[in-house]
Amino acid sequence: MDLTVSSVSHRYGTVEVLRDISLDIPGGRILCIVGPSGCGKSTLLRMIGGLEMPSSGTVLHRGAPPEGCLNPLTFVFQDFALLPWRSVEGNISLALEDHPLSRAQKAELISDVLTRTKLSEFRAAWPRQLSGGMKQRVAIARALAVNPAVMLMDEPLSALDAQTRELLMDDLVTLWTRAPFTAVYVTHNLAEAVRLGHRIVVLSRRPGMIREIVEIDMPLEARCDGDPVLEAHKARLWKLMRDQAAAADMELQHG
Ligand SMILES: Nc1ncnc2c1ncn2[C@@H]1O[C@H](COP(=O)(O)OP(=O)(O)OP(=O)(O)O)[C@@H](O)[C@H]1O
Repeated sequence: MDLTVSSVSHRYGTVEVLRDISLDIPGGRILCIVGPSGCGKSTLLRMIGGLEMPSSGTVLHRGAPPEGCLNPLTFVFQDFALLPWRSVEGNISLALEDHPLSRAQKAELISDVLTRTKLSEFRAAWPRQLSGGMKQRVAIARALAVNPAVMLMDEPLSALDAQTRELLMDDLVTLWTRAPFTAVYVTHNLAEAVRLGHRIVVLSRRPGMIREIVEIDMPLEARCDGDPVLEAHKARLWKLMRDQAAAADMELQHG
C-alpha cells in the first residue's frame, strides 16, 4: 500500500503549523521526517495515521494492504506506551484482541514477533522489569504483530541512551532486511535518519514546509556508523537544518 500526502496544511487556532506538504510514501521503504523542534513533524505523522484531520489537503491510501494485515496503520511512540499491568505477551496480544483470530493463530503471531524482536525469553516479564530498549522492542513487536501496511514511528529511540539506540537501530535494520516494511519515522537525530531512511524529508521551522527530499540509495544493511557517504549526507542535512534549528530554538525560548 502506498500513501500520498497531498497539499496538507494545518493550523491550531491562529498558529500555522504545516504549509502545503505533498509527498509520496512508497511501499516497502522507510521515510524519515526531520526538522527543527516544533516544526510539525508529529502533527504530520498523526495526520498520515488518520488521528487528526488537516485543515486542508488530503492523505490518500492507494492499493491493498499486505496479506495478513490486521491494522493498516500502527504507531510506535517515544514513551513505549505499554500497559504496566500486562506482561510482554499480554501487551502484544492486546493488539490482536479485536480481530477474529483463533487462539492458535494468535499464539503463532505472538511467537513469530517475539522471535523476530529477540524477546522470546521475556514473554512472561512485566514492563517494569525491562530496560528502556527492551520496552521499545516490545512496542515494536506489538506494532509488527498486526502486520501493518505502514508503521508510524514518532521519535522511537529518543528516550534511550546512545548505546541502546545503536543496538535498536541494528535491530530495525535486521527486521527490515528480513521482511521489508513501510515506515514513516520522525526524528531529529540525523544519525538515525541516514542509517534508517531510504528517503529523508527535511522540514523548515514552523510552519513546516518541505525544504528538501534526500534519497539514500545504499542498502540499509551496508550502512554503518562513520561511513563517508552517510557522513556527507548527514553534513548536508545539518547544513539545511542548522539556521532553522537555531531560529526555532530562539523562538521557543522567547515563547
Ligand atoms: N493539539 C495541539 N493543539 C495546539 N497546538 C498544538 C497541538 N499539537 C501540537 N501543537 C503545536 O504545533 C506545533 C508543532 O508541534 P509538533 O509536536 O507537531 O512539532 P514537532 O516538530 O514534532 O516538535 P518536536 O520536535 O519538538 O517534537 C508546536 O508549536 C506545538 O506546540
